[in-house]
Amino acid sequence: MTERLTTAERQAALQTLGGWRETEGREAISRTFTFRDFNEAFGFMTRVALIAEKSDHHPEWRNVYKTVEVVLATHDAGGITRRDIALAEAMNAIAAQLGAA
Ligand SMILES: C[C@H](O)[C@H](O)[C@H]1CNC2=NC(N)=NC(=O)C2=N1
Repeated sequence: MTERLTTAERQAALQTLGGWRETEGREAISRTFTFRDFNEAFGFMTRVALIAEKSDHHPEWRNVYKTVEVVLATHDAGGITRRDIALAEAMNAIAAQLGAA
């Protein structure tokens, strides 16, 4: 199992991860992505889903029209691990390709 990051490691990782913050009330990281329309938001989710399934690491997320709210944590570890940071980076890259805010 992957290890939880220390507080210092978490803070360092978040500084290089644009748009992500610590989730209130639990050890997790969050970001809300805003796309041009539903089609783009759902396209983002589809691409991310393929990566998530391949790496067996899955987001908690909620889609409303053109926004996607994401929470990442490693349930098995009870907190934030490198796997969450890696998925967050992949999400940022895909969102940037699609022109998300
Ligand atoms: C059995 C299966 O490998 C586990 O439940 C995986 C699946 N996807 C997962 N995704 C996330 N985000 N955290 C986990 O701990 C996790 N565990």
